[in-house]
Amino acid sequence: MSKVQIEHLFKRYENADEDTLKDVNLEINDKEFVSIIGPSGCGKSTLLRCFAGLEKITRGKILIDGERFDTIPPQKRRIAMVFQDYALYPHMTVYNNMAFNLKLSKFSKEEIDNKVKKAAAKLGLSEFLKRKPAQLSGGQRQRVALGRAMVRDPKIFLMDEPLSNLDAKLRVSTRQDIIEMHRQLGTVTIYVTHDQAEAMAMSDKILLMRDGIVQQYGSPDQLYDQPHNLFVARFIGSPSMNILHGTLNPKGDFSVGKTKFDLKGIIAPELLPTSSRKVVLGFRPEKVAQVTFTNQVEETVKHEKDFVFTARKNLSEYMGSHTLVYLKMDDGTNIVVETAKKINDEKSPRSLQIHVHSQDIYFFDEKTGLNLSSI
Ligand SMILES: Nc1ncnc2c1ncn2[C@@H]1O[C@H](COP(=O)(O)OP(=O)(O)OP(=O)(O)O)[C@@H](O)[C@H]1O
Repeated sequence: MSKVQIEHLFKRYENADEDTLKDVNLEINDKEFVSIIGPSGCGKSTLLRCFAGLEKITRGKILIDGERFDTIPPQKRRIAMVFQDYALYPHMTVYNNMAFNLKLSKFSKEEIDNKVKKAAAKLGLSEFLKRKPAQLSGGQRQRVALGRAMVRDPKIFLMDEPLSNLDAKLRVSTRQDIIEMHRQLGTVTIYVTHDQAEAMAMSDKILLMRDGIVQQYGSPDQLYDQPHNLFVARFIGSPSMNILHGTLNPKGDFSVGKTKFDLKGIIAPELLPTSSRKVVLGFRPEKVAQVTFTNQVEETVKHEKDFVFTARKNLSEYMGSHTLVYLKMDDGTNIVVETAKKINDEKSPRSLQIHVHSQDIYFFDEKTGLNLSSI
């Protein structure tokens, strides 16, 4: 069992003017895989390093199964870390790299042999045990680093961008190795990445941070479907959520520049303001219900609760399974939509009508960025 709790954690580096981590609270259940994501400099590695004991926390607590963890010396924390640069010993064979910490911990030769061979078999490394790291590919080296972490039978795995030195194809296959390893071992894993798609694919839960402040902590579904604020909404998903800045009045008219949209029936009545208010309307490029050329009106099936608008096409990118269409609205707002249709950039008309179902529309307060549905 390993239940992790982080309570009101603050971290300020020496000589820094402000805290790098500001009141981080987090609960990780046994066997969970949690990713920490956020823009560069938001404090992802700092949080992981605090956990490992490589950095001292300034205030707050880390508990494991209810017991203080942050006061335990780093070498006694029973954690295993995997880094981006593998950190393998270049002069040692794969076998010795994996066996090194076990030797230090005075395991018997037989036990070491058993553990190393078992981990190597799990990670498909059995045939490489006599090689040195330089004789391996990047993906294989990272698997050795995973194996070295695995044999220690840690309570918790900490991984800091372990895939970022690998090319796109290897990233996907090594990602699967990590998921498989987590499935087999069921060890709590805290995984730092700047790649939201990676976090979405791998995690039970995602912690999204910005400037040292937790923006949202929840399952990938929760962050994607019910973002707490505009930052979360735009960070999760690729391409990013489209946004329209406008003014919403109590009758449900939403004005974007000179264009007025009637949102009655689209916006939930409880979200209508008592006086005009600036809001941001958002919808995801892949959640567009219909894309039609404006001269093909017969194709258009308007659902009563659709948000419908027309925009000029700038460019389309055919991706095989779908087309990404880049558009500009009258007020200059840039929009991108995804459609299963194949759109020929040259020959198709320049004006498109876009339909989005009301359930796929989000509203955020312009000032605070908060999702109006979750306030
Ligand atoms: N030893 C240190 N002393 C002072 N400030 C530091 C130290 N290490 C990191 N910082 C600062 O703390 C902030 C968070 O850094 P951190 O490395 O945790 O961010 P990150 O989210 O992991 O970034 P990246 O995605 O670029 O790796 C940054 O502003 C960084 O400059």
